[in-house]
Amino acid sequence: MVMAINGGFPGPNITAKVGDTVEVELSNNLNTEGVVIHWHGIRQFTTPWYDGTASVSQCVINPGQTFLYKFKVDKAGTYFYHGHYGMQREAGLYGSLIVEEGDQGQKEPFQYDGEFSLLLSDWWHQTVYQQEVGLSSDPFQWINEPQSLLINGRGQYNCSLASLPECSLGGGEQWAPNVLKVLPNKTYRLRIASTTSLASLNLAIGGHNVTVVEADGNYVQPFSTTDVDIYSGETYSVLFTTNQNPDENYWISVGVRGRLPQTPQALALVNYLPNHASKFPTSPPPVTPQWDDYNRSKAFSNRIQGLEGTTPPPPADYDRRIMLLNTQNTIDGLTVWAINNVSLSFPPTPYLGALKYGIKAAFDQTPPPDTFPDCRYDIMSPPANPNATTGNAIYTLDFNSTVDVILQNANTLQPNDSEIHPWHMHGHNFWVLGYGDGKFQRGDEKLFEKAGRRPPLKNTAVIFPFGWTALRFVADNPGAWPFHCHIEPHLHMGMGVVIAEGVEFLADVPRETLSCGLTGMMFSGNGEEGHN
Ligand SMILES: O=C1O[C@H]([C@@H](O)CO)C(O)=C1O
Repeated sequence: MVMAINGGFPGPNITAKVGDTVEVELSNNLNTEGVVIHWHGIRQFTTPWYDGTASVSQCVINPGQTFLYKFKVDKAGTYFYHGHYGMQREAGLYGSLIVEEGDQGQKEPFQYDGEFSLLLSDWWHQTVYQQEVGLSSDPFQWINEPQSLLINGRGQYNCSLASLPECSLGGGEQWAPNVLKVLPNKTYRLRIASTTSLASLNLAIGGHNVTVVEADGNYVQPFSTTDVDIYSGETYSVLFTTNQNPDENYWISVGVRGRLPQTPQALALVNYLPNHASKFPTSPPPVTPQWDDYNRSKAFSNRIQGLEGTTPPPPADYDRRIMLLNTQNTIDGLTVWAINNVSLSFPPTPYLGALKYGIKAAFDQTPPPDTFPDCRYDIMSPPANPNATTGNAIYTLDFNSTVDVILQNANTLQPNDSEIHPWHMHGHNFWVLGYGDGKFQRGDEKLFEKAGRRPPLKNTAVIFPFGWTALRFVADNPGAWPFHCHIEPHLHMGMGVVIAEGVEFLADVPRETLSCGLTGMMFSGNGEEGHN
């Protein structure tokens, strides 16, 4: 089962220029469920209600209804859009969103002759409904590894290996990879975005190095590499030059890292013209690096640095430091993820409207903890007391304050096990100050304040197994914003927090985003609560 947009999958590519106002009319033609679409990486400054996150920025759009998203794109870069309700992203609700530099404004700090967009995803044969039931069951049923990886919606699967009733293919059929038609001795830009539900990926082009120039819509200090790690929620632009033997075609391969792979690589073809696209490459697809070579992954992540001359992070005045301990726990026999022992459960009234109109009953008003429940927490072992609680309280930040976040990874419920989690923040970019191993200790900030390194701006950053990642951002965007693990089943299992700042500076929230929960009652005249 796939969720399609305008009858297609993935959804249409959206291209805009800096300064444009993008308007998207979303009609919900699903028969039985609501829908929203999130514009991943777009800041939504002054329009937080169009961020497209159910329970946070708006009520879901009901079957048969139409909703108009209208927002300004203020930063050139590679982005994408996707469903942000339940696990609809995994069901296929996504597409690419590219913002080009405007005609007047800034010029890109690099040049190229042509570009291609590669939207990477992963694919399961089970529906997201079956998966959601399994995740919310006792005993817990994990979704396991994907059946295929997809590049722009296309992948490979050897049907002859499966005993699935829908598999009537013999195994020798042709499949149609994406073909990137190139001319020799030119430079091309690949815009790569990962909207995977689970998989951490690595991309390489046979015989060609690539130069990384952009990450999450921010220019980075260019560096050359044989391959690129890309975690769910991240985007990169890389340049490559077609300087290899022009009589050949070459494979692009995308494979799984960070979890024991059980999924074939996705392939695309670099077709040097005038060769025919059916000319099979003589060299095999690049081999994906060993899935658990985390030193290699860390080395790659550490190479991402801000472009020389771009804004450095403000100094550490520690207006606020929030430590977020990531743990796998149980609640009433269910397996969940918790942050500082709280597993996020979204409330029926979206936070933005609740905050704007002072509806205190909409969510728990006791702030969640700013640090671990117990500072002696042993991150190297399964939780001594695996029980967590559910909650929906939020982190309220002082407007324009500088906030440091330390994301601390830990052991899961199984001994000797800790997993990758790419954390994505809505409404902001953050500087990735650094990555460390083990438990963050007071003074470890020295590690990431060492001279010479320019922390990159990103909207998604990974935490490595048994490690920590330190981020800094300025709370300068009025609104309510999710900050969560971008692995879809993990968010479903509660792995996220909500931050809010400056809501008092916003104009009235559009009514059409408020039609559910307590705001719905308030604006239909049945509400108990008043307007503040
Ligand atoms: O959330 C998860 O659950 C499983 C495993 O930890 C328990 O089965 C897994 O691999 C996850 O990422």
